[in-house]
Amino acid sequence: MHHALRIEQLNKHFANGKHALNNINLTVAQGEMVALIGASGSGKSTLMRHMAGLVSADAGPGSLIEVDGCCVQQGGRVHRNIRQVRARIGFVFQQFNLVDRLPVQVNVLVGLLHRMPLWRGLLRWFTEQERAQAIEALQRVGIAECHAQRASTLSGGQQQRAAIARTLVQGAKVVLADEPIASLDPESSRKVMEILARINREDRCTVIVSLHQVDMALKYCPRVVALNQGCVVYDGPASALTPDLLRELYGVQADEILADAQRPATSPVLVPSAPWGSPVAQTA
Ligand SMILES: Nc1ncnc2c1ncn2[C@@H]1O[C@H](COP(=O)(O)OP(=O)(O)OP(=O)(O)O)[C@@H](O)[C@H]1O
Repeated sequence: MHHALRIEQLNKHFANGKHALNNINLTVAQGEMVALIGASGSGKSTLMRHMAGLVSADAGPGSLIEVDGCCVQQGGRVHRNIRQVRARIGFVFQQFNLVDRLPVQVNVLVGLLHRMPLWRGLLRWFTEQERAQAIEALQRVGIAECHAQRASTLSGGQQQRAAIARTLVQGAKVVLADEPIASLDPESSRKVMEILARINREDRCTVIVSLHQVDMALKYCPRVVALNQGCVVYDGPASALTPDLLRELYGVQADEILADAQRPATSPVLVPSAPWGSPVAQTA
């Protein structure tokens, strides 16, 4: 069985010389829910954008990213069939979010476009069954009553939930969510994270989510991958990632990372036992 995500020897230098990703090697099994955490500028968004094939990595013979068994990029070149690959991936990304002027239900139905002839997509000709499927997905994320509204009229949290409904309709086996709660209030953040955890649990959908808020990562994601200056400095169970270990990994930056975490200073949040064994922790 293939991995949900496989990254090998991934490096990224930007044109200004910034080494934003430093030899990333990472595999995620199907059905995992993984948080990508790190201080501002540590490389979370850059890594997520590489997984989406929005940015190409440095050229290098061993450089590879596969999602759901499909090549996203290899040797520093984004795969020529990237559109087909993306059709298999659910995105909760700023870049792939909703079309403001279209109704929410149509935005959700966009998740089906890859499975239908182009003319149907252009004419927005959807069957009753497809429309019902969209409503069901909107019900699952708790915003069915908004289905006829323009996407632009939804709150930030509702928009993220509509994007998750689109991934449900799409039947995506892997969902990539890039800072989905970055600009949301605590209650909306909680709802979005609970929905992501639910689709992971109920649909066996692999979820990889980048987060600023370490408390959210520890609460909802059994596995955490922590970046520091483009390097993976921790990959293991959330339950082992104590504030003390974060301070060891991040030094003074730990305060930024811990700023939102409202929990006792020494006890980790208990999470379900993880399938990958003992954590990998390296000092930064
Ligand atoms: N297009 C670019 N050109 C040059 N440098 C870039 C570019 N994009 C990102 N960087 C740099 O790469 C590093 C990683 O940035 P990235 O946005 O991935 O961090 P992040 O962890 O997502 O931060 P944040 O949490 O603030 O969103 C930063 O130093 C950033 O300034």
